[in-house]
Amino acid sequence: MAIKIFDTTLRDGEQSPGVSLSVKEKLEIAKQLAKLEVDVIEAGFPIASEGDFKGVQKIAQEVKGPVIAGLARATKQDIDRAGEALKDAKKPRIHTFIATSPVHMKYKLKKSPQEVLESAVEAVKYAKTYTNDVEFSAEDAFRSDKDFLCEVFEAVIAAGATTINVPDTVGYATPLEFGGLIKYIKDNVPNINQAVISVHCHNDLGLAVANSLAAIENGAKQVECAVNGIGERAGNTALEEIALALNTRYDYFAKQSNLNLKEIARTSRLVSHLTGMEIQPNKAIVGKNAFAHESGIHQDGVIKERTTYEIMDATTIGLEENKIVLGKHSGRHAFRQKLEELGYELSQEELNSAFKRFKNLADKKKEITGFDLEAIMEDEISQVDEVYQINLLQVTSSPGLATATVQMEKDTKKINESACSEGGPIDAIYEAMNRITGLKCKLADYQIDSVTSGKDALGEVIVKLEHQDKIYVGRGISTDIIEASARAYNNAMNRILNTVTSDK
Ligand SMILES: CC(=O)SCCNC(=O)CCNC(=O)[C@H](O)C(C)(C)COP(=O)(O)OP(=O)(O)OC[C@H]1O[C@@H](n2cnc3c(N)ncnc32)[C@H](O)[C@@H]1OP(=O)(O)O
Ligand SMILES: CC(C)C(=O)C(=O)O
Repeated sequence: MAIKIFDTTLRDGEQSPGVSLSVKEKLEIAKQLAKLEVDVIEAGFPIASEGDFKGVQKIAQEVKGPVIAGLARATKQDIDRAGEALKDAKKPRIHTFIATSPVHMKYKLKKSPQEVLESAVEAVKYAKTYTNDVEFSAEDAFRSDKDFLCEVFEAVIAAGATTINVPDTVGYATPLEFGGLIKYIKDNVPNINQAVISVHCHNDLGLAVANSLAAIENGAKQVECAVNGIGERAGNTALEEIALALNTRYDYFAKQSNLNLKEIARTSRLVSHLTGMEIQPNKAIVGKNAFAHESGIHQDGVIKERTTYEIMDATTIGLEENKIVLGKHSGRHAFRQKLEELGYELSQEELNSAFKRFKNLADKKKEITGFDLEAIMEDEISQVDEVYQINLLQVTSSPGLATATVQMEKDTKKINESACSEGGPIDAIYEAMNRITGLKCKLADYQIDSVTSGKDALGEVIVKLEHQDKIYVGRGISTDIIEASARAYNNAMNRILNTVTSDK
């Protein structure tokens, strides 16, 4: 039997501090959850507000497929409100709850265990007057006395509860203990076979998914979860993590969910956009890095055989493909592959030269995009035999006066020159370079443009130098515009030197 996915994004998920969804937004998410084919949508807590009531009502009216649930405390008013909101649902469920742990009963509810037990039974019986599908949750079940918990579950099942839910409300459990509790309930609630065992875990210790999986291993048949793991405090069990754990490790769990996994990525994006809760990049399954590889050894492995470093296929959750991200940790295999995708066929020597440029750039820039690569390649292609190479650039500049010191190398000989200019730092650099090369050339044109976007964008400088009545074009790129300017000037000078000999 499949594990039922009870989605509480619209109820517990919306309890995340700072999140408040409009009726329209809730409906949009609910429709997407239906496409994802969750078994149950907990659409809200109808007594909480007029907006919550309307949200549940609208979803009950318009969303077909999943069971639509509404939450209610163990009181008649709450249950009436939930019953009313769910009136038009094809498959309505009332989810009623009351806390069973000593601390909740004593301080919050101010009720004895006997009173709690009676309230639970009454609530279930009353909910049954609205629908046959009634879920009962023993809030803070994990911190409850086990035998009292079993007594309550036995009583509510006898009263008609069709699902009994075991919440770890404060995220206190560890997997072995939580799995053990589920087994204990199975072994000690005589009528347990008349109800589905459900779990609802919170992530305060980062164990919500692990605890839910342990519960599945011990007989839980429904998992309550939220998209992207959102929810009260540290959130709920992440829906996508449960679904992909079951799918990927079917060999171990031998159980699946009914979800249409291809809708996972889209659902995650929608929930993130509408709730305003960003997804951390390294979040399992739906984080932007979950299917991305930046390091050379991993990229090489994945290019040769995807499963060397991927246990899941990005397409399973509806992404187009995995991502090879070029950065400072990347190697030649990935670099070559990206260049080939862009249409560049390179010899090993050309690859090595471009790779050196790429690594230098990657030291300065976080991610290298296709545009960066194109810029590097165009720059490589426009390189000429370098008579002079730039070793060092130093510039000081104040309004009205700039000084540049340049070191260039020719045939392993290093030559230093400094120059001052009132025309700014680039002018001073060009003057120093003129002195080193001895070329008498004039800057006829200078253009600067940004090739890529962002703070660490590549700047491209194109210069035109006039020398003996001829124009020579030079091009330079760098994240530093001073360096790009010097590279462009040197490129043009080397072109001149490849054509004529020095003017000295
Ligand atoms: C673990 C969970 O996630 S449970 C769901 C939590 N979600 C929410 O609370 C969101 C929506 N909540 C709300 O909008 C409001 O809290 C309301 C409308 C439900 C109630 O508001 P108020 O009537 O002002 O009460 P308030 O929230 O301050 O206190 C809760 C009351 O409910 C009681 N209560 C709490 N849980 C239950 C329960 N399961 N069954 C019966 N009574 C309960 C408390 O003991 C307290 O009663 P008291 O007023 O007699 O002391
Ligand atoms: C209402 C219940 C299921 C709950 O949200 C919790 O205990 O965390």
